[in-house]
Amino acid sequence: MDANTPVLELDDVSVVYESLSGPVQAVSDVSLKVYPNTVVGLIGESGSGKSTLANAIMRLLRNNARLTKGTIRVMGQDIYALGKKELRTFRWNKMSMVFQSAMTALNPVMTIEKQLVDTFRSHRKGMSYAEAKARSIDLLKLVRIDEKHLASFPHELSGGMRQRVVIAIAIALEPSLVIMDEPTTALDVVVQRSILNQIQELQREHGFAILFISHDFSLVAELASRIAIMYAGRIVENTDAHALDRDVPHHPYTEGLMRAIPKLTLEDVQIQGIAGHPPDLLRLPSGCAYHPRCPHATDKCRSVRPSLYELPHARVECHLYGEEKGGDDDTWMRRQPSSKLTI
Ligand SMILES: Nc1ncnc2c1ncn2[C@@H]1O[C@H](COP(=O)(O)OP(=O)(O)OP(=O)(O)O)[C@@H](O)[C@H]1O
Ligand code: NI
Repeated sequence: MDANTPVLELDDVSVVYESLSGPVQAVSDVSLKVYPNTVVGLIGESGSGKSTLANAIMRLLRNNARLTKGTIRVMGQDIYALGKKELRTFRWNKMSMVFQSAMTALNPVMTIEKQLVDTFRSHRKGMSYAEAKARSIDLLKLVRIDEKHLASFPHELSGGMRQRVVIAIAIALEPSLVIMDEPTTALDVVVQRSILNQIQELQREHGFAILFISHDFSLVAELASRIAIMYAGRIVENTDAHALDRDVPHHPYTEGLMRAIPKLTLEDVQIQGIAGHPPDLLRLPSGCAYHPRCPHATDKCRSVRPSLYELPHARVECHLYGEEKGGDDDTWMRRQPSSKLTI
């Protein structure tokens, strides 16, 4: 697979949940590419549709959810065109996922050995127990867990170790794409850091691509080369991660998230959140869904949904960057850097 062919290609993907109160528009018109051997971050507040999108990619949507629009390709293969049997082979071999509830992903009544061996043997027909066990030992080594823990039950391991086992299972069959949905959120900061470093090492060594989902901006910025920012089911910005350190324009929502990261200046700690709440996905606001919280909102923002505009370092869904700008707030354009940025 050459480096210019995306491992993951989302084209105009929408997902709707049927609920008693009506259709919940959880994901809207999402397009995204992830290239081999790269890490792309997906961030957004709780309820913005991140896990729904991840489940859609794995074709593991809940019964009341439906892909209503768009295509999802993994290594060029349309996931929704696969037969059931082909899908089984495709999942875990080509794409895998560390689920948001990963701490409970392990079977509590099975030893680590049994769970790892089963992973290999259920996907590699004809593999002997001895070989599967040998591979399991190698796999534990990869995530720096002593092989003596093959005999352990999940509850005998620390939270960090359990999470490393879950990550080991996700990469066991050497997939090209690993989706990680908040893989470290339940862990304390020190363990979080060590697991993140390990994920980074494994990724570099083995060259798989990661779609890394988190609501923690600073965490994602460290790991990813590109970052997609999700708001109310839409990717409102897709930016070069390095551009976040520079004084270049971003979507007002991205700017808000960045301001919410504590910055330790010489004098004091400044934290500024975003006022208001994400919208109800049953009743999305007209125009740009962010307009009720946006300090730059104009009449146009309230009535017309913005297109995607190309900036040198990012693609942004915001009228501030359109040819015909709404209103007379030109502070954003004045902030445009004079020299051309490279991605
Ligand atoms: N089974 C379901 N039925 C109806 N609506 C649902 C269902 N699951 C999720 N939703 C709705 O879909 C939206 C997106 O949820 P999702 O779990 O994808 O968000 P998220 O970005 O992963 O949030 P978090 O950061 O809390 O994990 C939410 O508004 C949620 O209420
Ligand atoms: Ni989620």
